[in-house]
Amino acid sequence: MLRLETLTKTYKTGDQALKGIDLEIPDGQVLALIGPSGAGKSTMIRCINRLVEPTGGKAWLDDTELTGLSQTALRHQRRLMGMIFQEYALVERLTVMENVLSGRLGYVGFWRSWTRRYPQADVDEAFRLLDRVGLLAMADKRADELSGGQRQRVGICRALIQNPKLLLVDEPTASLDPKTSRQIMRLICELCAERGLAAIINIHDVALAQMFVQRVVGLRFGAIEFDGTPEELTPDVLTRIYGEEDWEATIQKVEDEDDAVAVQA
Ligand SMILES: Nc1ncnc2c1ncn2[C@@H]1O[C@H](COP(=O)(O)OP(=O)(O)OP(=O)(O)O)[C@@H](O)[C@H]1O
Repeated sequence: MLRLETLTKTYKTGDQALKGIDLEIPDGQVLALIGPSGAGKSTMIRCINRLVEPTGGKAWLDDTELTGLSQTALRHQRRLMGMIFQEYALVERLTVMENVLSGRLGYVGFWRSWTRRYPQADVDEAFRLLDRVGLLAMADKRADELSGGQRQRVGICRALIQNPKLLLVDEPTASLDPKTSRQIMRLICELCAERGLAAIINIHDVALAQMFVQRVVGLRFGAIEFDGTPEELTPDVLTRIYGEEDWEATIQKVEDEDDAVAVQA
């Protein structure tokens, strides 16, 4: 169970990115975090594993208060929080297998990781994971030879080989085409269900979120504006989260495009 208690982040610039977030995510629940640009979604995800230091409030993973940990204790807890990034964050010149195994760096000793000699059990698990995501035949390819969807699958394997309790997923589909985006979202949600894993997925595409998750949280100006099921995300709720201006801006853009076509014709 992840629990956030009045989690707050004010950047040095004075930007109040999170204004006291209260949230509980039970084991096994996949939650989509939506909201307009600048609402605080990335900040919230990063405050949980303290890639960004919160300025107030608390975050708990089961009985451990993450916000109170020393750097050494935090390194241990971070093993339990797998992270998946928009830009995959792979090491391009390393193979798929080496990238997956790098998820074990928090567990193996320094020399072992430096010489990249991982225990056989880790290698076996990496093969199992690559097989599960359909990349077994790619194990020896270099990461820079892969498509975006394949890279994201490697990123997913790297997060899972940590054996986490929680996945923190930051815009996993933002660099992918619509079909690949659906495949990746389905894969993440299936894997969470198979492993009883909780996940927070920061996602811009509301329709995609609605297709796959059980719960949606909408952030606006650093506060929770909505917390409910995908079915409860009515146009009124979306307007509350995103504001009228955003919808109008979208409509305006379409009208501009129509005008452009009219001028060409
Ligand atoms: N390193 C930083 N220094 C100062 N302000 C920041 C920093 N990172 C984010 N912010 C500010 O915090 C607020 C929340 O930003 P954040 O990136 O968390 O939003 P977001 O919802 O993830 O946006 P997007 O969907 O565009 O990625 C914004 O006002 C942003 O300008």
